[in-house]
Order: sequence, then structure tokens, then C-alpha cells
Amino acid sequence: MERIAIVGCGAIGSSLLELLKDDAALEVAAIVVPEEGMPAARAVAQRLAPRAVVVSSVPLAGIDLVVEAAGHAAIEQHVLPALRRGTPCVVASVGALSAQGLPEALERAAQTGKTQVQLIAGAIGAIDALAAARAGGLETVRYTGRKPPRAWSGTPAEEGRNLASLATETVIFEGSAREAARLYPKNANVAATVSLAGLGLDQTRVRLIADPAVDENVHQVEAEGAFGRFELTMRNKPLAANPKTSALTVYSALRAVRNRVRPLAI
Ligand SMILES: NC(=O)C1=CN([C@@H]2O[C@H](COP(=O)(O)OP(=O)(O)OC[C@H]3O[C@@H](n4cnc5c(N)ncnc54)[C@H](O)[C@@H]3O)[C@@H](O)[C@H]2O)C=CC1
Ligand SMILES: O=C([O-])CC(=O)C(=O)O
Repeated sequence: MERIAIVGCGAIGSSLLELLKDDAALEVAAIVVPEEGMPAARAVAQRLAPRAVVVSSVPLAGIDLVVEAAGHAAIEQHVLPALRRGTPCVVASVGALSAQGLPEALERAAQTGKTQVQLIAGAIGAIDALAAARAGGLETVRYTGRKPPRAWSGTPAEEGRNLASLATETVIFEGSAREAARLYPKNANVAATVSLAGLGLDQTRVRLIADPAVDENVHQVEAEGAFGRFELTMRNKPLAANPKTSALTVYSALRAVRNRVRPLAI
């Protein structure tokens, strides 16, 4: 039995708990949230993981795997220390790696703990193809993220415009994946993932669009290189609890966790 600590108990964390609640090979032993998130997390734990402790940091013993689904700040706060202690970590907030020095800090922490940090594909597909294609040389990688206006609330997309009254698709950001991930920490993790698998945070061109004509979170990747080319379009259903986040992110985290304990991983 693998004992897991889930960091974050919001839209992703609670959906993951639901999917793991009857898993015979995996037990959620701890749910890690800030003090202010504890009452809500305790209510979720009571329903879905009654044996889990709800705590503000990852327990120092008895945890085999940490799964982060909390936000960029949780990487420094919880993932780095867990790695240094030798606990493997699965990370959803990949955009955090846009901060200068953080990828190197993650590598050093994992080396110190003789363990590994896995960045999940999350809401996007074809990360396997892109990362493999990089070995042969990539020429261009373009990423476009398109979401309904409400998914951009609380972000810089609100500056100088009323999202609720947008009548047509509006490009709210155009630039590098690094800048996208910094400005849109809850909406551009996929931009960071595509860039880390491919041409890097500074060479990957990103467009983010608020589009009143879509209900889904639409992610498009176009890549070209020595391998050939591909165009990918994902039309993801958002989670009811958070319109910024695609349900596929939860399934991607579940896959990563299950692949660790299954004799045949895919
Ligand atoms: N890789 C991908 O494709 C995607 C990644 N994400 C990442 O996952 C994160 C979580 O997404 P949701 O569950 O939809 O967000 P949410 O806002 O519904 O839930 C966040 C949870 O994390 C907790 N939290 C916040 N800061 C924390 C910290 N420093 N330490 C521990 N817990 C903390 C909150 O109390 C809450 O329980 C996003 O912020 C984003 O970084 C989200 C969508 C896609
Ligand atoms: O869940 C999604 O559709 C993508 C997302 O929020 C992100 O890239 O941060």
C-alpha cells in the first residue's frame, strides 16, 4: 500500500480524493492545506478519506508519495522539502517552474533525496510525443489556450476590459511561455508544460484567448521539427468547482499516481 499526501484540496484535490477513495493499492494518508483551508478540507476528508490527517505541512514520516495540486507557492513550500527528505513528488503546478532557478532547485532537491519529481501532462496531451521529438530537434512549437471569459476572472485579463461583456474572441496575452505562466499562474500551467517538454520557456510562443463562443477549455499545440509535425486540439470539460481547471488534469494526476504502483504502466 502506497501512502500519499495530497497538497491542496480544491477542485483537483477533492476530485482526486473521490477517484482514489476505493483504491486498494493507494491510501491518502494526509491532506495538506493552509490554515484557512482546513475547515473545508476536513469536510471533504470526512466524506472521502476519513483516515487522512488534515495538516498544514507534509508529515515527516509515513508518506511514500506527495501529489501537489495546490498552486505555484506549494512547490517551494512543500515539494522541495519533501524531495530533500527523499519522498518522490508528482507536480500539477508546472507553471511554477517559470520562476528563475526553480527547475534547478527541484533537480538539486531530488538529487539530494535520491528521488524524482514528476511533472504531469495535466490538461494537455502529446507531451510524450513532444518530449520525444525534442531529441531529433524541434523548429517551432506554438501553444494557444482558449477559455470562456469566466475562466479568466481574477487575472490580468480583466485589466481594461469587462470579461462578462466580451462579444467576440479576444487575445488577452501573446508572448513567451515564461511570461504567460508568471502572469496567469492558474491558467497557463499547460503553456509551461508544453515549453518544458519542447523548446523551453523562452522560445515557445503562447497566445491566450478569452472566447465567449466556447464552453470548454481548448488547448492547441502545433509543433514542427526533424520528426515531422503535429497539430493537437484538446476540448476539455472544465471542473464544476473551478472553471479555470480542466477535468483531464485530475485524470492525469490519477494516472501518474496509479502508474507508480501498477505492474504495467501506461
Ligand atoms: N498542469 C495542468 O494542466 C494544470 C495545473 N493546475 C494547477 O493546479 C492548481 C490547483 O488547481 P485547482 O484544484 O483547480 O485549484 P483550487 O483553487 O480549486 O484549489 C487549490 C487548493 O490548494 C490549497 N492551497 C493553496 N495554496 C496552498 C499552499 N501553498 N499549500 C497547500 N495548499 C494550498 C487551497 O486551500 C485549495 O484547497 C492550480 O493553481 C494550478 O497551479 C490547474 C489546472 C491545470
Ligand atoms: O486546466 C486547464 O485547462 C489548463 C489550465 O488551467 C492551466 O494550464 O493552468
